[in-house]
Amino acid sequence: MTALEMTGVAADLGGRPVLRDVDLRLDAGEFAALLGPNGAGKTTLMRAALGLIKLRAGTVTAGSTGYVPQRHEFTWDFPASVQDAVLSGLVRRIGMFRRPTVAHWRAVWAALDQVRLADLRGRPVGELSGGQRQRVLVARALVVEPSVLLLDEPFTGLDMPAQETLTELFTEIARERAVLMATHDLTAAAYTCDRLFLLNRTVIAAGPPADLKDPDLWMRTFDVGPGSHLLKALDLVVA
Ligand SMILES: Nc1ncnc2c1ncn2[C@@H]1O[C@H](COP(=O)(O)OP(=O)(O)OP(=O)(O)O)[C@@H](O)[C@H]1O
Repeated sequence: MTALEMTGVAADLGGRPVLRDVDLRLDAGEFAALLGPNGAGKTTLMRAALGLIKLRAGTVTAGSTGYVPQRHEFTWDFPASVQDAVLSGLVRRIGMFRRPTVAHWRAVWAALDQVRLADLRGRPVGELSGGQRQRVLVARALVVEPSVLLLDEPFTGLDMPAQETLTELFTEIARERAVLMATHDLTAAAYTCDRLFLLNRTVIAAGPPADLKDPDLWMRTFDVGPGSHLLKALDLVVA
C-alpha cells in the first residue's frame, strides 16, 4: 500500500528554487533513507511531504503523517513530563483548549510502550538523556498512528548504543508503516534501510543499497571527487 507519493515536486524557499522534479514513492513496510549533503533539500522535502510548504509544481499524496524534528528544535527546558510531551502530538486532534479524554491518554501510553519509555512517563523531559529524548519525539509522532513516519537526523549527537536502540525501534515501526529518515550516517543507512534516496535538489538515484554501487551517483549527489573518503567508506558497506 502506498503511504507517500511525490510526483514532479518543485518547491522554492525565499524565492530560490530548492527542490525540482522530485519523484519519490514509499510503501507501508519500507524503511528508507534520504541521503544528501547539507543544503540538498532533505528537510524541505519532508516539509513538502507534510504539506507544510507550498509547491511550485507537482503533487504529494500521503496518508496520515508523523514528523520527528531534529532534537534541538524541541523545547526541553519546559517543565513538562514525558507523557505531556507525547500528548502534545495530539494537540491538533484534541484542540488547543479541550481536555484530553481517557482514549487520548491510552494512545499516549501505547506510544510510550512502543518506544520502551512507559516507566518514565511522569519524569520531567529536561531530566532525560539524548537517546531518551529522541524516543519521546518518536512517541509524540507515533501517537497519531501515522501511515508514514518522517525522521529528521535522528542520530545526531547520540552514542552508538543509543543509535542502535533507535535503529531497532525504527525497523520495528517500519514493519507496519513507511519510515523515511534523513541522515548523514551513510553506513547506518546502507546497513539498515531497504531503500536509499540520494538527493541533491532532485532525486539523483533511488533503490536498495546493493543497487547503488556506481560511485558516480554518490559523487554527483555529494559533489565530491573520486578520491573522497566517502567512496572508500561506501566500498565497505554497499556490498
Ligand atoms: N526559510 C528559508 N528561506 C530561504 N532559503 C532557505 C530557507 N530554509 C532553507 N533554505 C535553503 O534551502 C536549501 C535546502 O535546505 P534544507 O534545510 O532543506 O537542506 P537539508 O538537506 O535538510 O540540509 P542539512 O543537511 O544541512 O539539514 C538550503 O540551501 C537552505 O539554505
